[in-house]
Formats: sequence, C-alpha cells, structure tokens
Amino acid sequence: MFKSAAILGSGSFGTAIAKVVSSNLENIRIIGRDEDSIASINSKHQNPRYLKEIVLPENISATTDLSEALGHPLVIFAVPTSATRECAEALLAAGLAADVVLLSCAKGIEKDSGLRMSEILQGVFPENPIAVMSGPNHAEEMAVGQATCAVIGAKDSSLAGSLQDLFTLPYFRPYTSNDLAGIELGGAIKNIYAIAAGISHGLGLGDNAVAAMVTRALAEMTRLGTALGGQSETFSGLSGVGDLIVTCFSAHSRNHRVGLALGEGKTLDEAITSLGMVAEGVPNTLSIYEAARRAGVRTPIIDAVYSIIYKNKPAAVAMTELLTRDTRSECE
Ligand SMILES: NC(=O)C1=CN([C@@H]2O[C@H](COP(=O)(O)OP(=O)(O)OC[C@H]3O[C@@H](n4cnc5c(N)ncnc54)[C@H](O)[C@@H]3O)[C@@H](O)[C@H]2O)C=CC1
Ligand SMILES: O=C(CO)COP(=O)(O)O
Repeated sequence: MFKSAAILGSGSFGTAIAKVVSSNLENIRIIGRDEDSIASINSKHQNPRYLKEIVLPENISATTDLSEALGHPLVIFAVPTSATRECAEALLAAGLAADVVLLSCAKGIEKDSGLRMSEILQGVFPENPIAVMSGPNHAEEMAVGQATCAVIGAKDSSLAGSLQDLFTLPYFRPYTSNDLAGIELGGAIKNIYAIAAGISHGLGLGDNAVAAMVTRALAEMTRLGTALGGQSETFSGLSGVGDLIVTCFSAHSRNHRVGLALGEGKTLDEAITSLGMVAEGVPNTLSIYEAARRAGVRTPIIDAVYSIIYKNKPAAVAMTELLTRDTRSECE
C-alpha cells in the first residue's frame, strides 16, 4: 500500500524510524527544522545531532519544507508531544489530502486538554485515517537492527494490517490492536515511572525496591489508563508493561536518566540541560497528574514524582512518604 513516507521530526526517533522503514519503502523524506542536520542527512547520510554513528540508506533524504509531506501517502509524526498540534495545523494549512494516513509515535498527552495525540490529529483532520505505534522501542537499538516488537493501533483493521506489513522486518515484529487509547496512555504514563525508577536508582535504593515500584506502577497505570478509556489487557502488552520495563531499566531511557540525576541531587534544570533531548516524562508528569485528578483516580507514584518535579520536594522525602503511606490490600 505504501511506496513512500514523510517523517516529521529529525530527532532520535524520526531518524530511527526512517532507517527501519527504508527497507520496505522506495523513498523517505525526513522533515526537520535544524538546517545543519538536514544538510548533513542529504550530503553525508548521517544525522550529526542524533544517532550520529548511523549511516542512513540512500533512499532517505531530508528537508525543512513541511509542504513536501504532501506528496506522500503516509505521514509519520515523530516530533515531541508538545509539537504535534503545531505540526498538524501547519500540515492542514499546507493542504494535506484527506486520504493521507497519519501515524503518531509521540508518547504523551496534551497539556491542559489531556488529549491523546490521535485525538489531536483526528480533531485537525476529521477525514484522515489515523494510527498510533508504541512499544519497547529505543531508537538507539532500532537504528542498528536490534530486535524488538511494537503494537500498531487503528480503528480500521485493514489500515492496521497495512502498517503492520510496512513495519515487518526480521528484527521488528509489529502486532495490531484497535485500542488506540490504551496504547497511547501506556506510552505516556510509563515515562513518569521511568523517572521514578531513575530516582530510586539515584537514591541508592536496591533491586527489590525498584522491582516493587515497577510492579505497583503497572497496577497504577492500569487503574488510571482504564479510567481514561484504555482496555486493561493493553496495559499488560507491549505498549504497557513492555515499554514500562525497558524504560525503567535501560540506560538508553532519557526519562530514567532525568530521574537518576534527580535522585543524585541534581536540579531539574541541570538534569534536562545535561540530557539535551526530549524527556516526555517531565511535561507528562504534569499533564497526567492533572488528568488523574480530573478522573478521580488514586495515583501515589505519579503524585510522588509530581511533588519532586513541580513542588520541589526532596526526592528522598517523597520516596519515604510513598513507602510509609497507609497499608492496603494488593488488589484494591
Ligand atoms: N527516542 C526514542 O527511543 C523514542 C521516542 N519516542 C517518542 O518520539 C517523540 C520524539 O522523541 P525523540 O525523537 O526521541 O526526541 P529528540 O529529542 O531526539 O528529538 C526531537 C526532535 O523534534 C524536533 N522538534 C521539537 N519541537 C519541534 C517543533 N515544534 N516542530 C518541529 N520539530 C520539533 C527537534 O528539533 C528534534 O529534532 C517523543 O514523543 C518520544 O517519546 C517514541 C519511541 C522511542
Ligand atoms: O519510549 C521509549 C522507548 O520505548 C524511549 O524512552 P525515553 O524517552 O525515556 O528515552
């Protein structure tokens, strides 16, 4: 079905996704905003800022001109959550056709509105087919062909199947689902727990503590995610527990790295500045904390991370308070 695609975002994930789909497409156009990166992708086939070591195949080229997305049957959104609406509205103004498939890969919900990325895209493009993809998918590993799985969500099963065909490779195994809400919420909420795991590691807590936190995080993610419209089994899948595990334990995780720095006593500004990339868990902590309050769902781990990031509570104090709350039954 797809012969070419435009990818919005020339960061880590845009670059990695371009490399992955380059095996199954005739040409891929990365659309970024950093002139130097775009020039280097075109002349040297390498992105000088993200995944610098990766040599990109010749069928990948890049531009800063968003209107160049218009000629492709598929547009993949690999920009941060905060940029999705702005990019979608710019595409609308440029005149994107109503039959172009839009695939969102961002892991977050919109600040204030609490909307998921697919809801934003559907609001801007009511006629276009919309899909999402998520899972344990660190760009650094995908770009070098290390094996993983993902889940592709679309209401229309034939669209999900077409995207599954596009992404199927010996090292990349996509599953399909019709639960867009569950897929997107798992990917957004787990970022906060990756920060919590990093904080725990930074504070010097042991393996038992981190395993316990991640287990309770899954219960909390499922409780909140189902209240916000996801199906409970999706949180036990690749975009739920799969992504939770990888980001809570992988050194690649930017969210984990921010948490580690906070646990070691650095300020949030220091943690973000030294990272130099997007850590969606920081804005997500606020947007998801607010969504949980609106939904009336109990979220003690999210609340603890919120108090550290947004209320300047010392990490050690927040973690002690988390452990010394009133006790309860495991399955409440
Ligand atoms: N890096 C990873 O392993 C994965 C990332 N994701 C998700 O993909 C999204 C993008 O993340 P990364 O590529 O990793 O971030 P990154 O920090 O590596 O790159 C972000 C890119 O977005 C661009 N950008 C930022 N604001 C923009 C705007 N307003 N308009 C146009 N471009 C803008 C930046 O210039 C940069 O090129 C996030 O939601 C992330 O959660 C999903 C799966 C894996
Ligand atoms: O979502 C990811 C891997 O699946 C990337 O996680 P980080 O944003 O924490 O690096």
